[in-house]
Amino acid sequence: MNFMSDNVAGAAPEILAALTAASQGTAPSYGADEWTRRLTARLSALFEREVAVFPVATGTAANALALAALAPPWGSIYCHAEAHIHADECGAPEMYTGGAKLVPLDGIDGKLAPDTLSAALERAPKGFVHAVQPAALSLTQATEAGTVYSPAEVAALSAIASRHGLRVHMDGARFANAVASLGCSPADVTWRAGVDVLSFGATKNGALGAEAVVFFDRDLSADFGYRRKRAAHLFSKMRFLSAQLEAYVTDGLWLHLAGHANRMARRLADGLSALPGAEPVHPVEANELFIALPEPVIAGLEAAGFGFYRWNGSVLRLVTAWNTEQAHVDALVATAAKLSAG
Ligand SMILES: Cc1ncc(COP(=O)(O)O)c(C=O)c1O
Ligand SMILES: C[C@@H](O)[C@H](N)C(=O)O
Repeated sequence: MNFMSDNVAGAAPEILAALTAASQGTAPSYGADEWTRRLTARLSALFEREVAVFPVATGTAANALALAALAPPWGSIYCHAEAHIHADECGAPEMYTGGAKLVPLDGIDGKLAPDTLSAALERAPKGFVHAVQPAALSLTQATEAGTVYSPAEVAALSAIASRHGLRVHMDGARFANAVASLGCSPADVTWRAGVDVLSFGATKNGALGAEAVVFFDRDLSADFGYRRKRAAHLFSKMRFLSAQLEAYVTDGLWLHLAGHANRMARRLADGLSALPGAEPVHPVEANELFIALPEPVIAGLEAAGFGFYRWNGSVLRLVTAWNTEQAHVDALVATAAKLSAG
C-alpha cells in the first residue's frame, strides 16, 4: 500500500483505451495529427480562451521550457523556496533559460504571500547592469505542501508581478487536484487571474506520461516549437501524448480522477489526525498530507509495509492518487491506531 507519491500510480483505463485507439493505422507525425489538433480545441474550450498547446513528456520539461519562454538568460524567476522548479528539477529551469536565476522566497504552507513577493521585487536592483533582472513569477498549483491558491490569491500575486513587469508561470503538475478542490473554473484560477502559461499536468493523475504547456498569451509561444525541439521533447509520434491528454479532459475525467484522490487524502488526514501525538503540518487541500507522528508509529507503519516519505524527522508525506483504494487508507489508519495504543 504505497502512499509515496501519485507518481507511483498506474494509468487510468480510459487513458490506456485512448492510446490503443490512437494506435490503429497511421497518422502524421511531429504534432500534425488529429489528436493534437483536437487537443488544442478541447483545451481552448476548457479554458474558455484560444490557447496554444505543446504536449511534452514530463512536468520538469513543461516547467523548464515554459520558463525559458518567459525569462531571458539574465532574468530572475521568483518562486517558493519549496518549489519543485527550485528543489527537484536538477537545474533544468536554469539550463533551458540559458542561466536565469531562481529566487526562492519563504511562505507559510508552501504558498507565497503578496507582501513577501512585493518586498522582494521592490528591493530587486532593476536596471543595474551587474544584477539579474526580474522576469517571471512561478506559482505551484496545487503546491508542494498540498495546499492550493484561490483565484483571488493568484490574482493578487499576479498583479504584483505585472506591476513589476514580470510574466506569470503556473506549475500545474497537480492542477486537476487544485481545481477539484477549489470548485472553480480552470480559467478563473489561470488567465483570468493573470497567469500567462500553465504546465498542465496529467501524469500524476491517471495519464501514462503526458503534460502540456498551455499558453494563454499565444504571442509568448512564438518560439516555443524550436525550444521544445531543441530540448528533444518534440515527439515524432505526438499522437500518443495528445491522445492521453485528449482523453484526460474528455467528459471531465481529469476532475473525476483528481476528486477521488483528494477525497482519499481527506479521509487519510481525518483518520491520522485523530491519533494521540499526531500533528498535521499543513492544511490538506488537495491530495497530499504532511503529518508528524510518534516514531514508534512511523517505524511500525514502515515495518507493516506501508510506503511513504519521511519528509523530515518525524514528519511524513503521504500522497493519494486517482486509484487509491479506500480500504488501503482505512488499513493505514487502523494500523497507526493500533500502534498508537501500544
Ligand atoms: C509540483 C511538481 N511539479 C513538477 C513535477 C515534475 O514532474 P516530472 O517528475 O514529471 O518531471 C513534480 C513531480 O512530481 C511535482 O511534484
Ligand atoms: C520529486 C518528488 O517530489 C516528486 N515531484 C513527487 O511529488 O513525488
